[in-house]
Amino acid sequence: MEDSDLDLSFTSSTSIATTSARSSLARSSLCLSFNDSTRISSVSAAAAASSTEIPNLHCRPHRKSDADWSAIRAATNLSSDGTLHLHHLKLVRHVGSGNLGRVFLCRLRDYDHANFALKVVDNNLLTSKKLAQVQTEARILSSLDHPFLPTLYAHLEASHYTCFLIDFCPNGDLHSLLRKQPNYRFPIDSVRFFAAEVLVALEYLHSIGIVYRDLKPENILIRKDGHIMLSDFDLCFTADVVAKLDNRIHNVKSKNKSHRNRFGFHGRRTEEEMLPEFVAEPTTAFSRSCVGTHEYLAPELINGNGHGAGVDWWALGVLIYELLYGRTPFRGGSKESTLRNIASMTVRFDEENTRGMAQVKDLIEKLFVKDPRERLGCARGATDIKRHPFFDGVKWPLIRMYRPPEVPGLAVKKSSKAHVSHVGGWPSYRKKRRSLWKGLNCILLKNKGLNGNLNFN
Ligand SMILES: Nc1ncnc2c1ncn2[C@@H]1O[C@H](COP(=O)(O)OP(=O)(O)OP(=O)(O)O)[C@@H](O)[C@H]1O
Repeated sequence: MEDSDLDLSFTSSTSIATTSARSSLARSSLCLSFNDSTRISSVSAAAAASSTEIPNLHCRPHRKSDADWSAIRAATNLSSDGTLHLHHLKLVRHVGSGNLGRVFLCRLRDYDHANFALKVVDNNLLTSKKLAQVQTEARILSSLDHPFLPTLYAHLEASHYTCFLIDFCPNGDLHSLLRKQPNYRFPIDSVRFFAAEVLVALEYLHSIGIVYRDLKPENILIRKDGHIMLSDFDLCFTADVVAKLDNRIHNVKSKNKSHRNRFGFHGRRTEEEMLPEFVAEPTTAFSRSCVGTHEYLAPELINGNGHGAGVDWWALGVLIYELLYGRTPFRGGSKESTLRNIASMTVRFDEENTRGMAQVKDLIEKLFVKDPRERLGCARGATDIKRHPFFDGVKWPLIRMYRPPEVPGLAVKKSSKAHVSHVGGWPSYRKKRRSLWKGLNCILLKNKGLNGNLNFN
């Protein structure tokens, strides 16, 4: 699909599938290479071509006792060669198609209480550029270990298929959820919840040197417990990052005895205290490739002079705005005019004075500073954004324990221990799904070189 209304022939990602499940609602990511040093280091051919591979089960500390991991471990232990193969999996249904491949809900044959998502990429259908994107995604996925990011349970290479086995998110994506809200708008507390979780996920990515570059509601999936999972890592680039502890002055209540203030009341003094803060932002990250989704592109991405991790903080501003107002702030009549607006327009807000609006507007304005050197987050990363008054009261270390917002379309069952999901349907996908299953089933079954069976229930 060519984005015909753009100069410079920005090439939109095309769907390899007959129809994308996200169809007309989807905003495709673009990928325009300026032919110079992005720091994407390509995965070695050998690594990408490994037959079946499962990442080290012990290198995922936060999921060590997770039931899904236990199921994988059990299946792997039973396998004759100690590795997971496609024939250990059964495909349950097709959940969607994207730029690079198709995604299926699947289960382990012998332990079918755990759901997984299997992303299947047919390498034969990919251009060399897209193949490089698959390799980037493989490399990034294998390095992640965070509750708001996918766990890669297995990376399987079979014939000309590359398959990634990751967590399944039954609550769909944030874009679909937004469309289910009155006037396509979330209440401000829900915006804070999603923005805070995305911020924490980006903070983790940046701290391991990954610049995400494709933040948008379509790429934010909702797990069964109602918390988020960022997906799609094919447009990331990586850079070096050196974590450091910065000292910062905080105002703290004095531990000393109370004193009488000038109104005669007893109170505690506030004192200034130097506290160390963790800062890990790839401040020297640099790439010139223009990638991302038009409405979410930062000005420095458009002018092509090079960009760094600040593009993710700009995109966080666009995301917060979209969740708040149901539309992105710079969208024009064409993709070209959207880009012009991003480069020159100042953000405008609707007149509203409800609780928290002043703070959220201030945060958005600070993320929309066109010069990345002056933008909130660009010097000290997420640490600075977390301190913004919009997030006052958020207990960051406990963020996983927050109850997800109760909004239409998000069904999270409550239990004494954890939130258990209600597997909501994606009604609009249902019609297409059946024919796409059949299509892929035929292709896969016809393929004699495929290592193992991919059967549908
Ligand atoms: N882990 C998952 N659980 C549930 N659904 C998923 C999961 N991963 C992807 N999907 C859904 O499958 C579809 C395709 O996703 P995929 O990640 O393959 O996109 P993609 O090929 O990277 O697309 P693009 O690069 O165009 O954004 C989307 O509708 C997405 O919401």
